[in-house]
Amino acid sequence: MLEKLKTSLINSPMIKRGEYNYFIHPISDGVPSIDPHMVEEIAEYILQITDIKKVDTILTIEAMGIPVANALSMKTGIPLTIVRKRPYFLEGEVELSQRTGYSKGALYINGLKKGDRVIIVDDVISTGGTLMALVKALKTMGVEILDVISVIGRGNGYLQLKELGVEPKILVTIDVSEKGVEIKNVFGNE
Ligand SMILES: O=P(O)(O)OC[C@H]1O[C@H](OP(=O)(O)OP(=O)(O)O)[C@H](O)[C@@H]1O
Ligand SMILES: Nc1nc2[nH]cnc2c(=O)[nH]1
Repeated sequence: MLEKLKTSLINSPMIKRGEYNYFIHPISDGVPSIDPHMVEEIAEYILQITDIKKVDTILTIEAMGIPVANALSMKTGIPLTIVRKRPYFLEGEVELSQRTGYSKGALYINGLKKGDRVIIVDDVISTGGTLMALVKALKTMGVEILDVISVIGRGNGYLQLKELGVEPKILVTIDVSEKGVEIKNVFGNE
């Protein structure tokens, strides 16, 4: 299960971003290059663990949620909506603040309205800062979140989402240290 993803994670190079141990991986960085077979493996797995029939749009966050979310959209014919890091100043645009372990900035939601049913798909959840801000904003907008799926999870940040009534599905949970990446869990194997 998810063999390509697990093997490549174990081989991830590490860098420091300030104090933060940052792993570099094709799915979360596009570096060195994304194996389409790995994306296919991930998309197939996600389709087994979510009820895609009820979904109006697949929602992801610029930039590195896009490859997997786009694969899901292509496989299902369900539209893709991208939360962007730049404003468009369209009517109804919603701005939120994103903070990760190594960066902060603004995100902008366009193209969603009250009652829309979405799944959120992102590449990594770490501190949970990004998904917390997004889920709060969507709830305020009246958007229905059917599932929150992250390909990779590290740390305990995901626990905060439970306070918002969201139980994220994390495909592969890892531990990250200066030495590298260790696989802790695969979704469905708990
Ligand atoms: O749980 P958190 O600590 O919030 O970290 C997770 C976020 O970090 C990455 O985004 P980043 O802002 O680095 O952008 P990128 O996708 O453009 O690399 C990733 O795509 C998540 O959205
Ligand atoms: N590639 C990558 N993306 C992240 N997003 C949040 N943490 C990380 C990380 O350590 N590596």
